[in-house]
Amino acid sequence: MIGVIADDVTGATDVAVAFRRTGLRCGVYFGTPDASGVEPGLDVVVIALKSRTIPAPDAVKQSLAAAETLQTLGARQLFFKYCSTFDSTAEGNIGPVLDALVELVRTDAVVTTPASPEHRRTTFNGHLFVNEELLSESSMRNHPLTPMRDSSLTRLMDAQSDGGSVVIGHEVVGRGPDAVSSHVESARHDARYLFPDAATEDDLFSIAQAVLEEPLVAGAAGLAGAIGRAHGSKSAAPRAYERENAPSGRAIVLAGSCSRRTLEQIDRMLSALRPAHRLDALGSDDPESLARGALDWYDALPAGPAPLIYSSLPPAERRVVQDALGVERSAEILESAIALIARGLRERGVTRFVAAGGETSGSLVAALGIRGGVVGLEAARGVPWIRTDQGLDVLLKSGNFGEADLLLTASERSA
Ligand SMILES: Nc1ncnc2c1ncn2[C@@H]1O[C@H](COP(=O)(O)OP(=O)(O)O)[C@@H](O)[C@H]1O
Ligand SMILES: O=C(O)[C@@H](O)C(=O)COP(=O)(O)O
Repeated sequence: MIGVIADDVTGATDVAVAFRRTGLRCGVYFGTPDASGVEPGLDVVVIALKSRTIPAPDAVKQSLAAAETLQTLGARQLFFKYCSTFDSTAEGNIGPVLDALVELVRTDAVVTTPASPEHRRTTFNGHLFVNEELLSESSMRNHPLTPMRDSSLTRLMDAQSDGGSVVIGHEVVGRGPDAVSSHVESARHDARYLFPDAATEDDLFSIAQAVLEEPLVAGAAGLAGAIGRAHGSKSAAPRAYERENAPSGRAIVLAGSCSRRTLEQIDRMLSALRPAHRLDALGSDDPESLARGALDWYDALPAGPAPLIYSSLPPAERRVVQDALGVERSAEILESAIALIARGLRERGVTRFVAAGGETSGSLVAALGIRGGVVGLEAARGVPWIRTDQGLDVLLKSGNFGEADLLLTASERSA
């Protein structure tokens, strides 16, 4: 069994569907479950945390608890899923969590790459490219919580971890799995974190074949899918896990992501004249009053297409909010408001929740007390529907994923 610790919930569903596509049986749990509550016989168990932006010691503690549960369940390999845009700060949390996992599994090196060509994340000479732009020049430089202003993976990692990191260049990866294996064997004496370049699925497949026996690997959905393929031949075809029909219950779209793609998706909803309500933290910094306002607005809507409740703003306008209230506090206010709204909407009969943003989705999952779910159809690459343990359908959309019409189509009456 492969045990995955994901540092946010959208990342968890992304990595789960990457494994599931290759035919592996995959369960997703939100928060660390009791080992006794985990379905037996799974090939992959994904534990979704909300640890990307919390203080590093808390992220380490939660990740170790998840890892120990996965070990109890029989995980042969641990996979730490971080974001394909390496979302983190100089304090963490990718480095501190990996340092702790290295100690736990008693390994000396971790092969790791955020490359995920299916999401147009590639690496070359140890630099990360997002949609063909350097990470530091991409829209990620304006992320509200983890602005990424450097593209060098070794520099980013060295700032937040112990043990040093090195690049395994494309000239090695391009020679195939044996070349990667032998390079890993020599490089592991020099540094703890090894970043192989990967620009294509073939590169990732070579890397995956070289790391199948490693006790700990880390990266994004690209490496996960490649590891799944490398195991895949041994496994049966996808099972009853895949629900045949897209969900059709009463829907809501809740967006807190300020990522460029989400802003486009919101524009698309507004252009389609979907009812929309914006949460304005400058108008009120009290989550309860923001939530009450949103729910009163919802209650007054005539029957019609699924509405949108959002706090998302483009960078300049968002900075005004953050300057007035503080980065953490504004996020806290808006995430708490979304949590209260999600609860209120469930009481009103909503069963289909489309959430945009990793932190935002994490608040929603916690507020609704969702503990686990089954991976269903992909509404977009890396964005599967999840049928939760309580019978809700949730689409947890990473800020930057999905076509421009995703929020619109996922919330259609017969979607
Ligand atoms: N108008 C706003 N002002 C300040 N912060 C905001 C605003 N809208 C959303 N946020 C915060 O920005 C963060 C966006 O992160 P997240 O939900 O993970 O989206 P993404 O998936 O794009 O990273 C959340 O913590 C959210 O509460
Ligand atoms: O790897 C990725 O890009 C995603 O799986 C992911 O982690 C997304 O995070 P958010 O953009 O914060 O949703």
